[in-house]
Amino acid sequence: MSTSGDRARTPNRRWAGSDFQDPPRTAGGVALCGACRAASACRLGVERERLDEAGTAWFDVSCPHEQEGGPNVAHGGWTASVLDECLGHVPLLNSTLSVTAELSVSFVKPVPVGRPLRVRAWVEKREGSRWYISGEMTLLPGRAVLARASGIWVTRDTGHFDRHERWLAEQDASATSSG
Ligand SMILES: CCCCCCCC(=O)SCCNC(=O)CCNC(=O)[C@H](O)C(C)(C)COP(=O)(O)OP(=O)(O)OC[C@H]1O[C@@H](n2cnc3c(N)ncnc32)[C@H](O)[C@@H]1OP(=O)(O)O
Repeated sequence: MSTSGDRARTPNRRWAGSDFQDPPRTAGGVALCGACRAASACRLGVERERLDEAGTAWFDVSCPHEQEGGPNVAHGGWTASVLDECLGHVPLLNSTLSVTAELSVSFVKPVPVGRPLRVRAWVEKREGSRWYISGEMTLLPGRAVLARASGIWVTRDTGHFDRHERWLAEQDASATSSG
């Protein structure tokens, strides 16, 4: 039986530095996170992404049917997740690794599953290592706003996840020693 500590040390969990700043992408240009690399597709349903000349990021998205909450509409957790993903890709599209520190989501209208949607995301301001990013999800065709989000992303160096693994091992060790 594996433990959480075993999983953290599994060699295929190790990423090279370039995996963070220049991650594998789909044909639609979508940067792939950990578990989506094996599937070669974004499991949240982000199908295409691009950064325009003005610095706005555009995403073609569709809510997968398995993310249905109410009848024919997305679970709110999907809406929050995909906005976290899209807004968090703005630093990545600028070759910068960051993690979400804060995220606020307004659920304006129910989000239909299996329909083409668009997410637009932009930088409001940058202060120190903090990127303040906003975005919105709209229905296609047309431009009805379904959800809005804003948050703070904090830039990290590529040692972030290794430091986390060491911290986790310390937590496990102290929990074991204290019984
Ligand atoms: C290709 C795919 C690549 C993979 C991308 C993966 C993206 C993710 O995993 S996102 C996952 C969800 N988010 C997380 O797991 C983050 C968990 N939280 C953390 O790791 C930490 O709390 C972290 C990094 C945000 C801040 O760590 P901390 O030790 O407080 O850092 P610290 O050095 O004190 O602060 C760094 C900066 O963050 C700011 N900050 C910290 N927490 C917050 C917060 N909650 N809100 C706003 N700002 C904050 C500080 O003010 C500081 O700003 P500055 O450098 O401008 O003075």
